[in-house]
Amino acid sequence: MRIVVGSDHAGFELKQHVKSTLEAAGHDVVDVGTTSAESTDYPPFAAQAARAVAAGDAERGVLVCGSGNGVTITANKIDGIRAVNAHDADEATMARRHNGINVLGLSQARVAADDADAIVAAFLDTDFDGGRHERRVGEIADVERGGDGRPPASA
Ligand SMILES: O=C(CO)[C@H](O)[C@H](O)[C@H](O)COP(=O)(O)O
Repeated sequence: MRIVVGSDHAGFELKQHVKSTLEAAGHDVVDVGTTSAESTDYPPFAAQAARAVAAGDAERGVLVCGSGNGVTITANKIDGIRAVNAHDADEATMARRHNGINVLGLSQARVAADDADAIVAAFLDTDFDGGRHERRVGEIADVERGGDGRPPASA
């Protein structure tokens, strides 16, 4: 799978770990940076990675910052992106099954490397349930387009 990864300084170490794990598993990894633990701002990295997913240049994205919050908030500003900051594999599994997330946020401050591997595996290996969740994801897209998120009368 083609996966884009990115982080700020506070997520750099865990991003490098995730990148190594993904490459070792044979994934095609695109790293948008940052390239060191020197202080930087997370929005440009998160936006670049999320735009790559939204454009179809990558199938999924993994973003890391200190809390996981800033990168997730930024990614969710991009049309077509559904991002969740997951702290355990169950959270990532449900976010895939019910929300069809295409970007995963991670907190370097709260998630150990081994746990991150399990979270990322759940993110990559779990399918979207579809069905009623498909309708709800469609309603999210409607909100993105300025709609009220209510299903059409025929749904
Ligand atoms: O968690 C973050 C954003 O939600 C960032 O990665 C930083 O850790 C946080 O903003 C603190 O920034 P600092 O410059 O490292 O103090």
